[in-house]
Amino acid sequence: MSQRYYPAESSSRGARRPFARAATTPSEPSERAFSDSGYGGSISEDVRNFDLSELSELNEDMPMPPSISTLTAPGADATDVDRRQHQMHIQQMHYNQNRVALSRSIYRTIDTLEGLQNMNQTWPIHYPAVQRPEPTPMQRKVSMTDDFFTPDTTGSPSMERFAPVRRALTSFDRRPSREVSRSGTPEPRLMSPQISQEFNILKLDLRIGSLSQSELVHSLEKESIASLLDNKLTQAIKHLRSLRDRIEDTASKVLVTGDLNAGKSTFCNALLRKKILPEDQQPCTEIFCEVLDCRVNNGVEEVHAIFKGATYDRMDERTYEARPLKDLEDIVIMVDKYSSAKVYVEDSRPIEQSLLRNGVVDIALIDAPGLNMDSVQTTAVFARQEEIDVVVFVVSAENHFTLSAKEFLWNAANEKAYLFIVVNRFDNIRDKVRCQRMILEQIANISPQTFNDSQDLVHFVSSNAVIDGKDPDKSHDFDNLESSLRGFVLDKRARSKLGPAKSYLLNLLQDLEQLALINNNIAGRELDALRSDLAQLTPKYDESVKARIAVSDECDRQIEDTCNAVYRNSRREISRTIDDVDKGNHIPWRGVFNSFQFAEETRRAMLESITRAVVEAEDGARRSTVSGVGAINALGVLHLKQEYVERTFRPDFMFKKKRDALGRHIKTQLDAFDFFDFDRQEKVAGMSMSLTVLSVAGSRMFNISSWIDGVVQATNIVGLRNAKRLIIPAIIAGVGAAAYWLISDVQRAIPKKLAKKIKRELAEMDYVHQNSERISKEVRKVLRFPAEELRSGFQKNIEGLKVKKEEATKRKGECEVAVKYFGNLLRESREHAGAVRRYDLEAASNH
Ligand SMILES: Nc1nc2c(ncn2[C@@H]2O[C@H](COP(=O)(O)OP(=O)(O)OP(=O)(O)O)[C@@H](O)[C@H]2O)c(=O)[nH]1
Repeated sequence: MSQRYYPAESSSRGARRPFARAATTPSEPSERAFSDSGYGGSISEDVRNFDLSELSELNEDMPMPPSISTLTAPGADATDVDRRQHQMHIQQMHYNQNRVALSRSIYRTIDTLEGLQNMNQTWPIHYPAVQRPEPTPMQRKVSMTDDFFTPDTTGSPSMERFAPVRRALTSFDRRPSREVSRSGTPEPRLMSPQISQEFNILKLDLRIGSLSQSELVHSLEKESIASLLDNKLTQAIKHLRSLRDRIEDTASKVLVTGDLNAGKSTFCNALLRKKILPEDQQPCTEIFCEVLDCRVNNGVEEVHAIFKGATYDRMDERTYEARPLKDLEDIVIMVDKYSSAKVYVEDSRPIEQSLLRNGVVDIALIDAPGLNMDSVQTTAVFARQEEIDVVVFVVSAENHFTLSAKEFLWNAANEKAYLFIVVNRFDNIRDKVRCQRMILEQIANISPQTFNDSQDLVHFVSSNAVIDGKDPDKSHDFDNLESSLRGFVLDKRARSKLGPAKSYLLNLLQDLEQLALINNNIAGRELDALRSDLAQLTPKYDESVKARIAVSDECDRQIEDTCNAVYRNSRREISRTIDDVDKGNHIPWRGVFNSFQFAEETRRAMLESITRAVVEAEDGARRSTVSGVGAINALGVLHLKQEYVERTFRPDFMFKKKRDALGRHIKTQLDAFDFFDFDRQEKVAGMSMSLTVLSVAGSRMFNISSWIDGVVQATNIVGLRNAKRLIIPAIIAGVGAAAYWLISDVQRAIPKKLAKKIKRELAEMDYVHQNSERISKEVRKVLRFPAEELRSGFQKNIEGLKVKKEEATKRKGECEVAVKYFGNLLRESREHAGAVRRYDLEAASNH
C-alpha cells in the first residue's frame, strides 16, 4: 500500500491569529497577468497565469496560519521561522489559486448546464438505451450492439460503451418499427440502469415507486424524459452552487456517518475526548448533531435544538431551543420536534491536539443518524453530502459493509475521491488480520482511491477505549487515526475541501462530454438524412404543383367534351323522335264511334315515344359519364398513385331526382277539330267552292240569263214539281257524301292533328333544349365529383409535401444548431475537463 502523504506534525500548528494578506512575492505565477475571462480562455492558463496581487479575495478567506512562535519548535532559529512562514504563504497562495480557478470552473459549468437545458427544450437530448440483463457492478461496460453508431473516430472511449441511442423527445425517428418489432416491447428512451452507470452525475434515477427499473423505463412517456433530464440538470446546477458556497466557506464540515450502531457517536466523543453525544446499544441518534467549538457561541456550551421546518439562525431564538448539553440524549430522538441540533462544546485541549479548536480552520463534526435506520433518514444523509467537505465513514468491524453502506460510498465517490473510513469495534474481532484483509478487499471494490491510500484513510480502531484510556495500544491506534484525520482536514485542506468540487466537476464534465459526443453524432446523421430528404422533396413538390395545374385543365376539358357530346346526342335523339312522332304508332282503329278513344291512345303513344327518346338519351349520357369518370380516375391513379381514393360510381343513380315528366308538362287536350283534317278538307272544299264561284262568275260574265234559262228549261222539261223533288235529295246526297268523306278521314286526321299540336307545344316549351341541357348538366354534376376528388388529392399531396418540406427545413435548422452546439459542447467539456484535471490540489498540500 503506497503512502501518498503523512500527517503534518501537530507541533507545526500554533495559535490562531487573523490571516494577514499574502505577500505578493514576485514568484513565477504572480508575475503573469491573470485573465479574468471565465469562458474565453483555457482554465489552465487562468490558473497558471494569474497575478495574485490583483486578487484581494485570494488572501481573504483563510485564517492566517499559526503564529511563528507556535509554528516552530523551541530553539528553532529565525531562518527556519522565515522559511516556514514563507511556506505557509505559498501554501495559502496555491490553495487560493485553486479555489478561484475551481470557482470559475463551477460558474462556467453552470452556464454550460443552463445552455444544455435550453437546448433540451428545442432539441431534446438523446440517451443511450440497451436491452440487456443487469450486469454485476464489475461488468459495467456495455458493448456496441447495433449499427446505429459507427465506432468513435475521435479517440474517445465513450462511444464504444454505448448501445443504440434514442431521442428523448423527437418526431424524427427513422427506425421505430424495426426496433420495436425486434425487441417486442417499446424501445426505452432512457438510459438503462446499465448504461446509466456509465454516467456519473447525469444518470436518471429510476428507483421510483415500486416499479422495477426496466418496467419504469418502458412505462415512461418519451415526453417525460426531457423533463427528467431537465430536473437532473437543475439538480446539478444546485449542487454546483452549493459546492461553490462550500469552497468559499472558511469552515470545514466533517460528516460522521455509517450504519446503525456502528459507533458513530462513540467515535465523535472519542475525537472530542468527552462524552458529549449519547451512546447506546439501541439505535439512538435520529437527528443530525453538528458539534462546533463553543467560541462561535460566545463561549457558551449548550445545544441549539433546531425546530423542524426552521432555518437555523443563532441570533434568532425562534428557530431553535437552547438547552443544556445533558439534554442531548433526549433531543436526539425527538425527530418530530427537531430537525437537527447544533452542539457547542468547549475543547480545552491544546490546539495541536484539538480538532475543533485547531488554530487553522473551523471544523464542524456532524454525527448523522444511522444509514439503515429508515429510508427518510438515509435519504437525508445522502442529501447532506452536498455541504460536506470530508466524509468519515464508520463501519463496524463485526458487520463489514452493508448494502446501504456500499450505496452511500458509491454515491459519495462521485465527488469525494477520498473517503475516511473508520473500522470501529475492532476490539471485538479475534482474527484481526483476516478481518483487515477482508475489509480492505471490499474497500478496493468500493473506492479504489481510498484503498490506494488506505494507510492514511482506513483505520481499525476501538472508539470506546479512547476516553477511558485504559488500553494504551488502542489509544495509540486512535491517535494515529486522529492525526491522519487532522492532517486530512487541515493540511490537506485543498484535497479535502477543494477535492470534492474538482471530482464533481470532472465527473460532470465527463458526462457532458459523453452526452455531447452522442448527440453530436446523432444530430450529424439526422442532418445528413434531412438534407437528402429535402433534395428529393423540393423537386417533387415543384412537379406536383405543375402536375396539379395540368391535370386540373385536363379534367375541365374532359368534363366539357363529355357534356357537349351528351348535349348534342340528346338533342339529336329527342328531335328526331319528335319530328317523327306521328309515325310508327300502331293504334288499332275501332271505328268512328271509338275515334275519341283512338285519339287518346294515339296521344299517349306519341308522348311515350318522346319519353322513350329522352330515356335513351339519358342512357347514352350514362355511358358517356362512365367513360368520363374512368378517364378522370385514370388521371388520378397515374399522378397520385395509392394516394388517389377512387370513389365507387353508380351510374344507375343518375337522373333519379330530375326525371322528365312529359305527361305533366304537355297539356294537349283533344277537341272536335282534332278529328278532322281541315287542312285537307278545306283544300277539297276550296276546290269545289272555287268551281262554284267560277261557274257563277262565268255564267255572269258570259250569260247569266242562259244559266237561268237552262234551269228554267230543265224545270220545264222535268216540271217544277219534279225539279223541287230532285234538288233536295241531291243536296242531301252531297251533304252525306261530304260527311262520309269527313268521317272516313278521321283515322288519318287524328294522329296528324295531334302530332302537330304536340310539336307546337314542345316547341313552345323548348322541350328539346331543356331536356338536353338537363341531361348534360347531370353529367357535369357527376363528373365534377372525381374531378374534385382528384383536385383535392393533388391539394392534399401538395400540402403534405409542403408540410414535410417545411418540417424538414425546420428540423434541418434545428439539427444544424444541434450539430454546432454539441460540437462546441464536446470541445468545450473536453478542454474544460483537461483544465480542471490540471488543477494540482496536491501541490498546495505538499509545500
Ligand atoms: N466493543 C465496542 N463497542 C463499541 C465501540 N464503539 C461503540 N461501541 C458501542 O456500540 C454501541 C453503539 O454505539 P453508538 O456510538 O451509539 O453507535 P451509533 O452508530 O452512534 O448509533 P446510532 O447513532 O444509533 O446509529 C454502544 O453501546 C457503544 O458503547 C467499540 O469500539 N468497541
